[in-house]
Amino acid sequence: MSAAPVVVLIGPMGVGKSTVGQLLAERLGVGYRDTDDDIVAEQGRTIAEIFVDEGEPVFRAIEKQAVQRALTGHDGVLALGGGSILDEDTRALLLGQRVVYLSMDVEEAVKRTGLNAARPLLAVNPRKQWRELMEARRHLYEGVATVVVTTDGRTPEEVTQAALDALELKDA
Ligand SMILES: Nc1ncnc2c1ncn2[C@@H]1O[C@H](COP(=O)(O)OP(=O)(O)O)[C@@H](O)[C@H]1O
Ligand SMILES: O=C(O)C1=C[C@@H](OP(=O)(O)O)[C@@H](O)[C@H](O)C1
Ligand SMILES: [Mg+2]
Repeated sequence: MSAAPVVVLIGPMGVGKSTVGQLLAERLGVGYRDTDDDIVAEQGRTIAEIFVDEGEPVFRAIEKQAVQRALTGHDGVLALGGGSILDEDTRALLLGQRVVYLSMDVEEAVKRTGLNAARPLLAVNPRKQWRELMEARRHLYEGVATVVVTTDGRTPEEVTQAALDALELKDA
């Protein structure tokens, strides 16, 4: 049966999609799903291993399938991987959805992801790489977002509340 998520979270690596997604699901009394987790479960290896073993284009193809399945088969909160909006078909699917773009500035990004080897795209010189990623992606995030929620200087709980307010949604 086809279903659509109540909220989809997008934004760059480390902005808090997975953390806030779980809190948002609790507040709304719905299930939580994360496409990175789906990929790891389906592939039986980590995201970093897929990047190293097969390269980014293969990861993106796997990700595209995982995102399409989740967008049509989940009715709770859905957190996407940060790069999933690079795919044009995925962006087209997102246009009909309630999408929250979580944003942050570069210093916050380095604090949250800089030393974390689980994110292969930021493994070397995270500040420069993050800036380049955002130059390529910012307009794509903004183009599919229903609302933008800034996370700088906010706790995950505060970000969750700001997202509920921006969407005019109430707790379960
Ligand atoms: N609002 C926040 N303030 C400070 N740290 C945060 C915040 N949201 C998430 N984090 C931390 O940043 C890291 C990345 O969060 P995560 O939810 O995995 O991001 P994403 O799924 O967007 O990559 C985690 O260590 C998490 O605890
Ligand atoms: O932005 C990206 O290209 C990526 C983001 C990651 O997910 P998070 O955004 O949850 O960290 C993960 O899918 C992979 O490392 C690639
Ligand atoms: Mg995540």
